[in-house]
Amino acid sequence: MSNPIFIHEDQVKKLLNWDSTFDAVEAALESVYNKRAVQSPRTFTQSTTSKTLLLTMPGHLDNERFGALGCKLVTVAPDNINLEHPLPTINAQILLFEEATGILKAVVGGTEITKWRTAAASAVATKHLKPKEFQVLAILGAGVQGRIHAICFNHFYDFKEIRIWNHNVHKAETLVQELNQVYNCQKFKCCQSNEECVRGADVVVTATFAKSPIVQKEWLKDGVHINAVGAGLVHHSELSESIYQSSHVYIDHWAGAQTELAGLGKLGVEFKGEIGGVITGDLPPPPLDQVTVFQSLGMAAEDCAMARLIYDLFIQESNMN
Ligand SMILES: NC(=O)C1=CN([C@@H]2O[C@H](COP(=O)(O)OP(=O)(O)OC[C@H]3O[C@@H](n4cnc5c(N)ncnc54)[C@H](O)[C@@H]3O)[C@@H](O)[C@H]2O)C=CC1
Ligand SMILES: O=C([O-])C1=[NH+]CCC1
Repeated sequence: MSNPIFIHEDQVKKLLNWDSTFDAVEAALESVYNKRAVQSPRTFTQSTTSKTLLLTMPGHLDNERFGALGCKLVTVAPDNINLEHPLPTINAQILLFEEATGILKAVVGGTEITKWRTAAASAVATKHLKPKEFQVLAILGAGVQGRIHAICFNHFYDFKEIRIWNHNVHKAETLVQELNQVYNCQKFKCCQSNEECVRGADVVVTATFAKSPIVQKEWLKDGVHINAVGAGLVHHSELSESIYQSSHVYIDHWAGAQTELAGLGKLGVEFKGEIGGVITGDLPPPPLDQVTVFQSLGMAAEDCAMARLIYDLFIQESNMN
């Protein structure tokens, strides 16, 4: 019996690319809708001696290119950014198993994968819910997810302006400076307020730990698309209730939404469906002038698909050397 392979974060980083990530995440969302993926409900274990939360996310995906049986272990420790030497707040590993024998075949660093697949899920949802050209992107939150969403959406779209706001403005300023330098442009702009950031934007991304709404309905342009990615145990705290009540809201998976978004159900919010249904064409895309929300929870199927992608690329590269 061979030992499992360890694919460390720095190796994962080198193997990741946007186009394959998009394909893997799109396949995962579609497979969940088509019932070609199994995702047992994720568990949440709260440490009693710290704010750290441990999630276990088991999943299986039946797909020729991205199929896998795996389990992501991911911790959320929001105070990590306040350490003298800050650490990422979200850290993960993905266990990948041989499907026939159940033997552990690899442990794949999951922190970069979580970053990339989450931004790619927003890009996939945006493409399918609003298939049109955009001018202005607003990103609320300049942390790990805010940064990777800026990079991902800059890769897939030709935004004229990408605005970034953070409740600690200095963080947004630093990120804007970095991105303008990397891409040798001036399209990344720092906003002093969340309202300034959102007004007039065509696409909005929220990626914070905000416990109360940071986006209000009256700031939204007609037809705006919102990717609501962040918040803590309550996933839907970043947008005001009236946004959810008046928009076309889509989710990544029903099973997760029924438990983790039960609070929205109590507000009378009816989900239009899973993004996978729009991808397959079973659900029509919403009218372009309506406000749409992709409420992202994150899925084990996405992590499995990504771990398989990275595993295959790693083996391919090892065989070449
Ligand atoms: N839907 C999904 O699949 C995933 C969701 N997430 C969620 O995305 C969010 C961001 O994660 P990361 O970027 O990795 O974390 P991070 O710690 O790197 O960034 C969080 C940002 O939120 C800001 N923030 C903190 N408290 C705030 C508040 N009360 N109001 C406004 N802003 C506040 C911080 O200044 C920071 O810039 C988290 O809520 C996390 O749980 C993360 C990974 C996957
Ligand atoms: O899907 C995921 O990995 C996560 N969702 C919220 C925190 C981590």
